[in-house]
Amino acid sequence: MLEFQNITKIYESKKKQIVGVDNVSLTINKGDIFGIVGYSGAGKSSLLRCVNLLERPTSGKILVDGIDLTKLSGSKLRIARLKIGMIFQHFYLISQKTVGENIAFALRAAKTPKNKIPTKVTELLEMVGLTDKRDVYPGQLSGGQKQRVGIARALANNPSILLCDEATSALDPKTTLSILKLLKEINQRLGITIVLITHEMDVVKEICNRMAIMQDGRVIEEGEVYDIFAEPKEPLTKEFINSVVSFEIPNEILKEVNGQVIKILFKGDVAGEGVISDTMQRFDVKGNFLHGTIEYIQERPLGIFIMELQGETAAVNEAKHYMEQRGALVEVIEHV
Ligand SMILES: Nc1ncnc2c1ncn2[C@@H]1O[C@H](COP(=O)(O)OP(=O)(O)OP(=O)(O)O)[C@@H](O)[C@H]1O
Repeated sequence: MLEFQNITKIYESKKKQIVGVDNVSLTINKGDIFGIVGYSGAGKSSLLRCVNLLERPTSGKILVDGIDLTKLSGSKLRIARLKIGMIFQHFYLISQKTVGENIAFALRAAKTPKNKIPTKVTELLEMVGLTDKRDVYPGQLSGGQKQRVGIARALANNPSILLCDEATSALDPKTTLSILKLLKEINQRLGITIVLITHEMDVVKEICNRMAIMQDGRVIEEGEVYDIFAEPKEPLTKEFINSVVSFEIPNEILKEVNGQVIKILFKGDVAGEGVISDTMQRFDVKGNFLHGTIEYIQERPLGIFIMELQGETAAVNEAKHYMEQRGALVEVIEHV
């Protein structure tokens, strides 16, 4: 388990203090793939770098399995750090060394016995799907392949936590998906806890089970990814979600709409269409579908419908209430 307890990071520059992280407390469970989302400058990198003390927090504790890393020094800190792997947006491979040598370098740094290194390199290359690239130099690899080497290198010390600093931001969408798939496999096969920071909500939607949203150094919302997608509370969270699951209805269509426009969400396996048609039969209202989709988040369906409800106010309210009773989340969308 990884815990941030009241972490604050203040940068001192000429006569000025910049608050990078402002009193953040978060608990990341063993086996989580935890996403930290925010715009540039929100404090994501500063927070992530506090985990392995690449940045020392100004105050607060970083607990890994109950041990406060900020209290460790010397060899104890070195050993604790070996259990925390990290991958980066720009890979940071050694260009003069082959893929195999890059990984062997990390194994030597972790004091792996010399005679075990070649076999370990083979295993790691297999794990990331690069067996045939052992003797190739980083310059001859694609971005996705470079990140695979980065992942193999980060796994060299058998870490229990893997930190991913915008690990897919330099990659195209297809390569991003393949790297995310690999990270998920690693999480499931090796039980490694993954903490990733990103400004891309679709990365979170793809692999994370829990998430936090940061703004101005603070965590403004956190929870299960599914729940946050279904019921975001903060405006910024809604903005991020809209970037991947858009409910925008074109103005030309809204202009034609006279009734009340509502968004109806069905979590899990509730058969949304059935509930809606049942509602239309029970109450004196007419419904026009403007949008309907089922999103899969963490392999759980989330039914999203936008519709216009026409009828007397009392009937419309009753219809909405009935749908809520049947498990829907109903929200009125204001329009002119
Ligand atoms: N080494 C530093 N010295 C001074 N200020 C810093 C330093 N590193 C970060 N900051 C400041 O701390 C705040 C948070 O930056 P941080 O890089 O953690 O945000 P971020 O969310 O990771 O953004 P990005 O994705 O652009 O890196 C910003 O105001 C930034 O300017």
